[in-house]
Amino acid sequence: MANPVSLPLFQKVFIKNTTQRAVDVTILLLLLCLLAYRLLTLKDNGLAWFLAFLCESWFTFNWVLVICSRWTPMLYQTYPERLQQQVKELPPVDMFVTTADPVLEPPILTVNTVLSLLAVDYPANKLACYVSDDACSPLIFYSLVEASKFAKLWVPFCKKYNVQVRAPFRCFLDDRSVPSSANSGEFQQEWKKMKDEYEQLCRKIENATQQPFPFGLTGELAVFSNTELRNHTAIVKVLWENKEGLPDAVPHLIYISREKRPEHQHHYKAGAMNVLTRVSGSMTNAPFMLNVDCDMFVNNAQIFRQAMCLLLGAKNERDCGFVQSPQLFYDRPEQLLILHEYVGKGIVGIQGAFYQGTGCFHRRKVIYGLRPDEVEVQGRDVYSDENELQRDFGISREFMKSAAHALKGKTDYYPSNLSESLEAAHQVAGCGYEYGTSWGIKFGWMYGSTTEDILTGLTIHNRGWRTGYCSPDPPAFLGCAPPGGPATMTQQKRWATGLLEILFSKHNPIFGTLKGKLQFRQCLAYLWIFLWGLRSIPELCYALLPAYCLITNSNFLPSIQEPGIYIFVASFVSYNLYTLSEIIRTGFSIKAWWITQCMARIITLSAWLFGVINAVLKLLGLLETEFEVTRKGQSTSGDGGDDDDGQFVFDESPVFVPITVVVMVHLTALAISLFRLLPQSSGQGSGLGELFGSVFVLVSFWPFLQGLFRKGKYGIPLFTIFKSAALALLFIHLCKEVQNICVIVDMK
Ligand SMILES: O=c1ccn([C@@H]2O[C@H](COP(=O)(O)OP(=O)(O)O[C@H]3O[C@H](CO)[C@@H](O)[C@H](O)[C@H]3O)[C@@H](O)[C@H]2O)c(=O)[nH]1
Ligand SMILES: [Mn+2]
Repeated sequence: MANPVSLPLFQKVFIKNTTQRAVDVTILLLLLCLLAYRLLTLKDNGLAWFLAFLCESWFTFNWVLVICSRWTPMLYQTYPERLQQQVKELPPVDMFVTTADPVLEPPILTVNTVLSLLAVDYPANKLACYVSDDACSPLIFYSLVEASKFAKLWVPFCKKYNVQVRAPFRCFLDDRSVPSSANSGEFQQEWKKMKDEYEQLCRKIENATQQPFPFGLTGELAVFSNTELRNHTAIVKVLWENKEGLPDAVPHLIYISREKRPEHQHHYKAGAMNVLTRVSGSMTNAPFMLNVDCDMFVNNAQIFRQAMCLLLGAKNERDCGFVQSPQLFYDRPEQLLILHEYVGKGIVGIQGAFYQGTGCFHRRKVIYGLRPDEVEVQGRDVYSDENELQRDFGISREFMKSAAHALKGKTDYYPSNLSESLEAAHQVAGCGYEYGTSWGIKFGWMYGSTTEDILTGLTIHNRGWRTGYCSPDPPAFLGCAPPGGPATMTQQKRWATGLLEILFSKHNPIFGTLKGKLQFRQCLAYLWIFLWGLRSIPELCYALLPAYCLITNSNFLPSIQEPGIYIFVASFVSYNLYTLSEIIRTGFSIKAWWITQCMARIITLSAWLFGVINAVLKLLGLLETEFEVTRKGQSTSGDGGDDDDGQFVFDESPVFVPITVVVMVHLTALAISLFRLLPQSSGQGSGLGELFGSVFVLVSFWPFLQGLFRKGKYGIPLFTIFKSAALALLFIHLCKEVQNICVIVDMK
């Protein structure tokens, strides 16, 4: 007979990966053999051989980190249908959206994100949506006001017909999201009506997008008169309040533009998140907070219930400090999916998913710096001393009261109506509020890195929290990949810089393992991601080696007659076959594999290289790193707004110089060796291996090779070509110099 024991809300699923482990270890053994072979033959070979040894050592070390990270992959299976029986009342969730630039981030994207949040399958009286606008833009405000009007039609419509994707731009894209059960005439009619309404909303926003802003700054918009981008008071406006607290209404919607002054650091997104946390703390103070970037919409309306399975179902809260959903793109699905499939799930099996900055459900008290061992004292004050509380959290009485409640794990504290707390909200959104407090230093979203997400997650893991991962099908959230070349470069450069900033700081995960509660393998996984940028140096060196050898008629690979060549070929082939199999198993084509491989190499040798330079300059105190916002796709047609039909786009940025140099050097090197422009030297000359290497590099950087001969956005700008040509000539000259020195050393 059925037993009324309550069934678990989730289950851990350990993924069997014996084959993967075997392949991983085989590749590692091959790499170790290669290193050993190089060491044994070091004295019979030249400089190139030694450099290759150093580079390969780095690649091997990186491979060790990868293997450790993905040795024990795991997933969570959730059972949201059991929630209803087991949880009397679903807990409140505050939802945060950040936006920072109405040009780079078209307001219609933000509007879609907000609408998808307002319409999730969760009681509306438990939700509040806070939008932080770092641009202090009347256009965003206006768009949100219009969106809140549309939401009154949209939310009931989605709930009535159980629409799957609740971001209108995706929903109206095709008829896939039309629930088949609802094909009645009535539904068809309402669907059409809704589509018309949405198109009207788009038109209104488009009309308002003109420069200058077409409406007078009067009425509601009056708060925007006398504001400058970096110099204005705090604006907090309740755009819509669910006054009756009805579960089927539209959730609260609040607009925030935090105070900014030129003399105050605002800490970019991390600063915005801390303001969101405090403002929501003074208004609704939900125990859980979901944060999404403006370019990420809710793709699975059930996600809140799914996440609650993990957050409420964990026997011990320590096992679930936050719940992250994978960050995925709808327009270039292969870009991040592979990372999640193979390394992401591995990390879930160690101490838990990294925080990825978006699509994450946080516990408010964890963000407030609570340690897992303090949870047991639930109900008691974590801070016995009010002065201490004030020193950490700031001087707002209301906020201190709400924070004390949140820290105690209570869920029931918030004022009865929102306008009551507006004064406190303005206070905590002020730019001087954090002065002297612990925000961004001890807790909250952490300052000091442009990848504030990873740093914040690391701090949470350091305190001993484990974290959850929720990857339902269909995916919980989807975002748009940065379009073309330059936007990707901005983003990747920022990531590489930010990650290195953490590595070179007191937050280095090695300290976390030694002094904190970071697990050893979690530390290795963090190191793997922090070392991304530095990989650019050995990769650049390795990419130049074949050219160097062809120019100087030397070798860095064993010749065909030597046994060593088999080890090299075997590791090269097995690694590539393995990455290919990964992508095919995930459901993508060989072409997608080739493109991701090329993109990975391009990003490493351009964006990451510059990321390293930025990080070093910051370390030397010569540069303040800056969070440059990624340009989002302009159209919302659903193809990601690609205006570049999948081709690589260039601009004047110096980031494209290194690869252009590499390509030019290789073209020259191939010419030199093919036409035998060089007198044959006596020693071991370059052979097939180096020729193949050179061709392989050129093929990998195909968009650049094409770019040399094209005009317009697909062509490399002339100025970049000139700069690169000069550097390429310098390199070739240096090769010759080095060769001469080597000859002299040899003769001695
Ligand atoms: O001063 C700023 C700068 C940015 N943002 C917001 O931050 C989010 C992310 O910015 P975006 O330009 O889209 O950066 P991405 O590189 O795409 O973001 C990834 O990388 C960031 C840094 O690691 C994480 O914070 C993000 O969650 C993650 O999606 C967006 O909503 C922005 O509006 C602000 O609110 N204020
Ligand atoms: Mn983004």
